[in-house]
Amino acid sequence: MADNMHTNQKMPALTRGGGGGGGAARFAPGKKAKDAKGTLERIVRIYLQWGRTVFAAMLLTALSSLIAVAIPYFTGRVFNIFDVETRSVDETVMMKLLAAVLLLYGANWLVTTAGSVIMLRVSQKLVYVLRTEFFKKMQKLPLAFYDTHSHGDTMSRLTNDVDNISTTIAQSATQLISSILTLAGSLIVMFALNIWLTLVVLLCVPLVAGLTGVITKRSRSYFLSQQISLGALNGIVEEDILGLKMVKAFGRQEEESRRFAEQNESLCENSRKAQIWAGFMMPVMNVINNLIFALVAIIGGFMSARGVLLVGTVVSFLSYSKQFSHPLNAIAGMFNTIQQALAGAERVFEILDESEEELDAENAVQLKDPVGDVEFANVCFSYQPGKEILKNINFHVKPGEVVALVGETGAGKTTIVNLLTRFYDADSGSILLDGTDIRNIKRSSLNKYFSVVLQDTCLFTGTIMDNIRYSNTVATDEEVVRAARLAHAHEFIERLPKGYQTMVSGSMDNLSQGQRQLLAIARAALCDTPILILDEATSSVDTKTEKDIQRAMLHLMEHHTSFLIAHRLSTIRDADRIMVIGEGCIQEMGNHEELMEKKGIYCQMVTSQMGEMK
Ligand SMILES: Nc1ncnc2c1ncn2[C@@H]1O[C@H](COP(=O)(O)OP(=O)(O)OP(=O)(O)O)[C@@H](O)[C@H]1O
Repeated sequence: MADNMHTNQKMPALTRGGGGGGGAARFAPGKKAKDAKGTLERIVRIYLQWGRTVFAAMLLTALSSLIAVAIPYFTGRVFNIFDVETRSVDETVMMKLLAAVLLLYGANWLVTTAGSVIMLRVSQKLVYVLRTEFFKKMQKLPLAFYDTHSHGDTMSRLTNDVDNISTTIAQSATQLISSILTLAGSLIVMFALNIWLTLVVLLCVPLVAGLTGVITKRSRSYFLSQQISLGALNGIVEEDILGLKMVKAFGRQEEESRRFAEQNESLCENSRKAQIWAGFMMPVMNVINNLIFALVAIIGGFMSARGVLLVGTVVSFLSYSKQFSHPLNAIAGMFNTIQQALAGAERVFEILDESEEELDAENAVQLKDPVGDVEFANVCFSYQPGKEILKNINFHVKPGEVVALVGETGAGKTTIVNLLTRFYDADSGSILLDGTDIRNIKRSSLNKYFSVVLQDTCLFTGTIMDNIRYSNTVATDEEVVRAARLAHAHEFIERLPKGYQTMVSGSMDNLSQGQRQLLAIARAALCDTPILILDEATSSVDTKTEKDIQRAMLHLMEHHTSFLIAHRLSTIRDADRIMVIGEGCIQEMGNHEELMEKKGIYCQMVTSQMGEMK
């Protein structure tokens, strides 16, 4: 639904399409953008989607700055209507002026609030759009992208960096406009009122610039160290939660606590220093403010006593001197913040510009009633250039055939399946499905041909019922239960307090590995596809259940092609064909009897496993 909300939105500046890029640099505050100008332009172009709203917000910000500049002028005028000689005051004029000042204060509050609210809404929209685009992009990126980018880094870009763009840049933009206008407006009015007092107020410029520079330089380096310490601390926590069983099993609690305490100490130390330096800013600015205030008061008072200047003008100057250093201070601090946000924005754009999965070929088709005829013709593949994993693989599997892939760890069995399901594309050669090259089959329809149960069972947050239904969202409850029975999952599900309504998730540990595998098999059993792939799908369940499941699945898939990858050779001996994969090639091929007779690699593997069983 959230998606629909924005599908019609134009996003001219979001994606450049194609493009390379995509470094895996960790998020580092204080890190500068490589192309700050280009990144800024791109952000501005995104904001321009809401051009009128942004313009309104900027206009309101400008208006509030002008009002802020006008207030001291009118306050001064209130004092100037006092007639020193007659010691009288025109009350009507005074009341009008006071009313004007009050009105200006009210208007300023209203305009500033309205401007901020509008800008906030726009920046939230920007976050929404960027996050949605980012997430959509994540679904379209090839798996090879995730092989080279850490998950934590990608997540950090989606959360921290996107947030940074909206909050920092939106806030900084309004602050910059308001600061520049306040400075310029105040200067113009002050010069018009009196040049000498203006020069006194301007004394604060080098003081503010110099001190802000020193303080921000120091605090920035400590903030950077603080972020690095925080990242390291998070890393320790993450590792400890994931590896808690290992920590307990090897009794490493104390060492882990010490490791955490050291990092925690370093974090505290850096945070303390960062806060102390940042905390200097306000008092220092106050001192400068008060100094200038006192100078203006003394010199202005002196000039007024001499009759060179009206008292009201001195009062105006006192107010201007008070509000002059704040924008200066804000502008000085802003460049640093903007640099950081731009670095974050660049990291977000890097992902948005990553090359997506190859699009469907123009003549891509959708197979009608596929039967599951699979052919690998001269297929070569490498995950990384120069490191060939599969070398010239050739085989032809007829519909309904049960093929087992065996071989030592890392031989390339899963890789064959990865190519068949088009998780990756072959470097050369072709993979044919019912005689059609899979590169000429529409991607959106390809997943309808396979039921896949992978080595790692992935569950999503939801009920067991929802998790099984993941593969076929229109399946009825009865169909889900039937699939669960077939996968031998029904019995254990029924024993759970809430049965099929029990909540599970990817990270919760409330199910055993074997039970998770049974749910994954039930999920695969629920969708009727011509090809079934079980990649070590039953490695964590006991041998008897494994055999029962395979029998049930094979019965279900009777007329469908099946690929089984299993290390326990006893479970695949009934396969129509066994392929021994090794050194990137098919080393042996045949059924169990043929391969045993051949007394080759397969025979050795079986014999050694039988030996282990004895
Ligand atoms: N995403 C990847 N990026 C780079 N190399 C990979 C990737 N996945 C697998 N490999 C490498 O490819 C080779 C074959 O891996 P594959 O997973 O196909 O082996 P396998 O025969 O299925 O092993 P196992 O029995 O342990 O599951 C291994 O050397 C592995 O290190």
